[in-house]
Amino acid sequence: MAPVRKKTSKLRKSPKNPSKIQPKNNSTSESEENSPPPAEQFELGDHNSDSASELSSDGDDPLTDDFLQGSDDDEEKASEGASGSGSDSDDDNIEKKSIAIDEEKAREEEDAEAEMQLNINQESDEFRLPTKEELGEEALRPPDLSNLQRRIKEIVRALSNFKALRHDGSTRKDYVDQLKKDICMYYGYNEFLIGALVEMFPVVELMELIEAFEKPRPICLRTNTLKTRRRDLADVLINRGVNLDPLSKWSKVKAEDSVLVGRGMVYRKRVSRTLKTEEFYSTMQCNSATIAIFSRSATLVGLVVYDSQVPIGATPEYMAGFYMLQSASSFLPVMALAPQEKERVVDMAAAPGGKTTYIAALMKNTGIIFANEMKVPRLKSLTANLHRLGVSNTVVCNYDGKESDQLLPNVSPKENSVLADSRTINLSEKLSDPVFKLNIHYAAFHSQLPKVLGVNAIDRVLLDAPCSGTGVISKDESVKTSKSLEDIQKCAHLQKELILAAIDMVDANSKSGGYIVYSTCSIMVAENEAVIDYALKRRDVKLVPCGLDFGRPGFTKFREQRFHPSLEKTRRFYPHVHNMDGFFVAKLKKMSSSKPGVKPSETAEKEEETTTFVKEKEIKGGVKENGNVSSESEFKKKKRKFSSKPSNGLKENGKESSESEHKKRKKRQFPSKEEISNASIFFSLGAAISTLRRRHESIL
Ligand SMILES: C[S@@+](CC[C@H](N)C(=O)[O-])C[C@H]1O[C@@H](n2cnc3c(N)ncnc32)[C@H](O)[C@@H]1O
Repeated sequence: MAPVRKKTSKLRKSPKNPSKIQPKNNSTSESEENSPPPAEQFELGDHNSDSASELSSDGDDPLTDDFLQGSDDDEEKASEGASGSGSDSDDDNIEKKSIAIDEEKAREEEDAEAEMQLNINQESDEFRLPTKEELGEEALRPPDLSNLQRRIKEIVRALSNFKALRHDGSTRKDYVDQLKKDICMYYGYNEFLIGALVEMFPVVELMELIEAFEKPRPICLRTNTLKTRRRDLADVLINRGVNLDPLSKWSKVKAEDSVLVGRGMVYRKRVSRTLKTEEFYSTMQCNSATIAIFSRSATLVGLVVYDSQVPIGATPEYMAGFYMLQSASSFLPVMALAPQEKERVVDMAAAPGGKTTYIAALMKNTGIIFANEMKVPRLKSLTANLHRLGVSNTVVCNYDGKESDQLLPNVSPKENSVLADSRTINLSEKLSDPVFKLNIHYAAFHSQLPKVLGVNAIDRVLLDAPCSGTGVISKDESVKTSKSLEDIQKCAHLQKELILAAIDMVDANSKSGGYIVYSTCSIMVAENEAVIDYALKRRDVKLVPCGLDFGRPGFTKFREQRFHPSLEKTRRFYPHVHNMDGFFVAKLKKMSSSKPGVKPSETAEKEEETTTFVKEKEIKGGVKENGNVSSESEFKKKKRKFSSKPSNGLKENGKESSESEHKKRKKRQFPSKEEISNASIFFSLGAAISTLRRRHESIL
């Protein structure tokens, strides 16, 4: 492809207002809209890969950065041509050229100045909000999308420089209210969600986020290192006619820079390193499946698919379990968990198993993973993926992850009492089912996972919690309209119950572990920082770095809420910043099994009802109505005083005495790692065995 060179003068053009919103699906204007980047920055619009030729003929070809050097040569040749080959002398020539260059430069500067002045004048035009009457008339007509889009742009512009651009008589709130209405109408959100997002982001960034939600995220593959190596997989795919384009490490891209690679489109935004021309060209010129490899470490092996004409979820390699299709963000919690070989690991909410299979690969199929999923229909995909990827260290469980004392209403008392009546059975002998031959167990009776596995029994727990999904709008548009405040509260409530249960299962004295990773694909503070803050107050855990070298720090303050300062160690990921689904990751280290000031069977709901909590509220003093702590250390001091009466082996400071802790551990013994690794298939199912068979068969 012969690249078209952009004139140097064009690159020097003064910046237009970067806050201007890109028109929806406008693929040509981005490079125009933004300021000319420094030599090593790119600013590209969305482009379909098969429109590569269009790009080459476009005067605004965003690839021009690569040809800045070339344009100098052209100018030289041109001026040589003008002066002719028989000029007076070389010195004269040089002087003429120099004058011409100076004049050209002066002209460009004048142009740039004039344009900047024009921009300033345009921008100082204040924007007037529509009157009630105008809005009334507008409501009677079908929505005028271009008008809405223009108004959104104008309001964002006005809000970004409110002092200068506000219209007399209108408040900031008036502008924000109109903006929310217009966004709801134009992008199809409900008022609740837009209200929540407006509270989280400045308007310019809000628009970037909303626009990013309109575009698909890259499809990623994870090489299954239990079956193959990245290089081998790449070779096989190349042989199938797949273009492989190795990108540099994702981690090299700074937090605020984005490598944006999407299906049928590629664009870069404020990338602080120069892309090699060949690297970029091979990206743009692809005409079949093009795959870019990114790898953050020796253990993470990922492939980004951004333009595929082959069904990437149905290749022989896929069927053979050489790779798993999963979003880039779903690598993160497992990387943070960092499971070690021979450990005891729980994946509390596992289906369809993207993260379980990654954990198994990192553990090289050693130790044991309890992959739990509460919803029976989802066990099918979980089991199928474990099989396909050759995972053999995993027990699939079907329990409620919570620690609630309440039995599930749809489960018979018989099923719930199964554990009490259980015996150990060698399933490999009893069952000829290949599932069990592969060491994948399936316990199909309802109970609570923490009760089955016991307390202090696990080295690491991953809680990839059920959530509102507000980070994955580009995958599931229904989230725009289906979520309400009540939904978020319900999710947060369940998440609080699950995180306490997760912590309780972990052995604080684990030699290699003692960690809990909490993640969601929600960007709501109530489902993320607030849940972690809740756990920090109720269990002896501390936040530790996630070990991820990018992502934004979690909130320590959000509106009137104040969280523990260590919340800064959590990580947030956004589509407009990291080109990943909206995601949250936190890593906790369990310090001891004490539960400061709370009952062991506490659930979020119960706690609010118990007198303990009422008393706690009374003693908080400095704690506001909404639960914010004005002085946390003061609160802790008061709380310690309140729970100073030692009971049930609790020390004055609320920590268990080592004696009672020791007794407890003795009472509930978990098999050693060696026992687990060497064990053939044993599973306590007892009277549930026939139920298990039936349910298992129906699932398969
Ligand atoms: C975010 S998804 C998990 C995705 C999975 N970790 C993966 O990477 O493939 C959350 C899962 O939690 C399950 N779930 C919901 N409530 C649960 C509960 N009380 N206990 C255990 N799992 C639950 C949901 O059915 C859902 O499959």
